[in-house]
Amino acid sequence: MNRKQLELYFIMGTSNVKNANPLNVLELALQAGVTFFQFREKGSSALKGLQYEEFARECQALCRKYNVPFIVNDDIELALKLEADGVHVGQDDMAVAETRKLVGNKILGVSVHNLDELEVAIRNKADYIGVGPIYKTKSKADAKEPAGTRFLQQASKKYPSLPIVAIGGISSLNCHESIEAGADGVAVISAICESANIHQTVNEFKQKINDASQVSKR
Ligand SMILES: Cc1ncc(COP(=O)(O)OP(=O)(O)O)c(N)n1
Ligand SMILES: Cc1ncsc1CCOP(=O)(O)O
Ligand SMILES: [Mg+2]
Repeated sequence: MNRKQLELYFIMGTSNVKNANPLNVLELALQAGVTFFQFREKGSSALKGLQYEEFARECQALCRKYNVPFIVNDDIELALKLEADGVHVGQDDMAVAETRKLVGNKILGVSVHNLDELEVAIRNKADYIGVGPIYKTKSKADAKEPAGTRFLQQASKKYPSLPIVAIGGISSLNCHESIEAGADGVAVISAICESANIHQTVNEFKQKINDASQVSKR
């Protein structure tokens, strides 16, 4: 994995897509140029059992077609079964050390909110960290309070070569703030899932991220 691949990290599950087929949404996003994908099927209406697994396999096949890494959120067992490219765990999920042992050299992403969590992630060889929510989000019911870009800036200053992605309430209008604060990329759900024109939205993100990376604090 390289840092440039984190540029526009798309996250999706069926509950994030209102009036369209989630697989069509994913394919449009991949065609338009998202650079990383996380399968995040959770919440009260989430698919279960065989339907869950089948949907994950379909998302994975699309990611393969566009040569974009397929990351599984939370579910290490599914990631191993499908031979996913990686997993993403947060502070309420399987511990980072145990996850690293189970997934070997797959990509391991870890959500962190402070320096203590960050150092545990680094010790256990996280490949990238997710920092957020930067702004208010409607896509995660149990999200912490929005933290802005302060910790993001601190983390990127302290660990200049650590790949970092910012998440939470990020749109093409505010993404430059995270990049300027030192993130390599932004992770988004609603800005893409709810876009009326996914191609245009992805292009706007990529243009803004590219411009902002010229003035990044890194
Ligand atoms: C890239 C990225 N960053 C952060 C998260 C949040 O993970 P977590 O805190 O475990 O919350 P859930 O997504 O599992 O609800 C993420 N998924 N991806
Ligand atoms: C999974 C997650 N973790 C922190 S905020 C968030 C949700 C991001 O969704 P959106 O881009 O719609 O704010
Ligand atoms: Mg989690």
